[in-house]
Amino acid sequence: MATTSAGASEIPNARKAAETESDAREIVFSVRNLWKVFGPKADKIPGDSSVAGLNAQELREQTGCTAAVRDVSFDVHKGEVFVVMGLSGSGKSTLVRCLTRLIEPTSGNLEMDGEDVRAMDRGALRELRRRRAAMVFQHFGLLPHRSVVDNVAYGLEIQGVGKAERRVKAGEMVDKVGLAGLEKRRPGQLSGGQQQRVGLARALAVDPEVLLFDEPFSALDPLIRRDMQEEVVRLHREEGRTMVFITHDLAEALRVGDRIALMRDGEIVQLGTPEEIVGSPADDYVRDFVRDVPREQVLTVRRAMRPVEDGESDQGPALSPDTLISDAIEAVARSGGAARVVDDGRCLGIVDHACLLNVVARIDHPQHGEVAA
Ligand SMILES: Nc1ncnc2c1ncn2[C@@H]1O[C@H](COP(=O)(O)OP(=O)(O)OP(=O)(O)O)[C@@H](O)[C@H]1O
Repeated sequence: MATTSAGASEIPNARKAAETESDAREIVFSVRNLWKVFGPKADKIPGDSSVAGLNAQELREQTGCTAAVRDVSFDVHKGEVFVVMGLSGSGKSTLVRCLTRLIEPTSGNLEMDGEDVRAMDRGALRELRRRRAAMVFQHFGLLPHRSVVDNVAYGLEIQGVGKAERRVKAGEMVDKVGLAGLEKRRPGQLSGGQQQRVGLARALAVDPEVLLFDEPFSALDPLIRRDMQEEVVRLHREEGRTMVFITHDLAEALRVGDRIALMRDGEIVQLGTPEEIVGSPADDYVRDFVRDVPREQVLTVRRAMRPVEDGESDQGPALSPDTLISDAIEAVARSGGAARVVDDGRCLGIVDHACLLNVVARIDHPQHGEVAA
């Protein structure tokens, strides 16, 4: 059974990125039918219909191979936080490492900004990893004998940026991640969270188009972890930088993700916004995964509202369609009556005590929720 670490009351205001909105955005990474197979004659597996459909265990028994990534297709849109989530061994790290060919894909198409990543030569790949899609690892990879500011400047040094310029830039990044005053310390004199901030500042200093995070905060204690998640969300809001973020922690995925790809045995079992994953799980596996999530903190009134009846469209408090159920509960409780869901001056639906309770109690009435907007 899937276990998750989504704790009650752990999830603050959910993201409001609507799928339709992100679909219209520019595509940074485009991944189609990507496979990564480990084992003997790995390249034969994707095209062999007699084995490609086997489950993980059968494939291992019959061929000695592991399909860490199995026929995966998705786009990462410019400016989104794209989370890759799944239990240990589901293929998250392999998938994200394939994006910059730190692991060579076995087959499939892979483009960044329309460029074929699989066709890139060594020089282009180096450029890709250094400047275009920088990775922030769980183990920060800091240089122990260098100061904080010199660690942050390191990526710029590799790029051949002059000393004066890199000091200025590194200083700015140290401030940005909240480490001002600690510039001269060495990594050993910092807490785990502070070290992770140095790693983050180092990745930001090279100003990459995309930041790739591989379980960056899993070694941190919960409070510092929470701080770092907020830091990522803040940086993202301020800069709109595209981020791909691996985690096995559902609460973390819901907190930082605009969209989440949920992986199982190398496949993406569902790709959607936090609200879609929690509100419309694709199968029993996903349903089980999200079972303990406090729905009122992720779902919005879009899902709870019912059609407007005569005389209701101009009464009661007005809520935007992105209002979280938890906030709507407060509004309805305070007003004592139903609230209107209003977008652009138009009343889309009504939320009353009954529809809000239905969401919390996981009762799906077809007449409630998903009123055509
Ligand atoms: N070099 C390798 N050789 C053989 N099998 C591998 C190799 N690397 C990964 N695997 C297998 O591929 C599958 C996916 O591994 P991967 O590390 O991508 O999962 P993950 O979801 O990132 O796991 P975790 O959360 O534990 O890091 C696992 O079954 C793993 O054992």
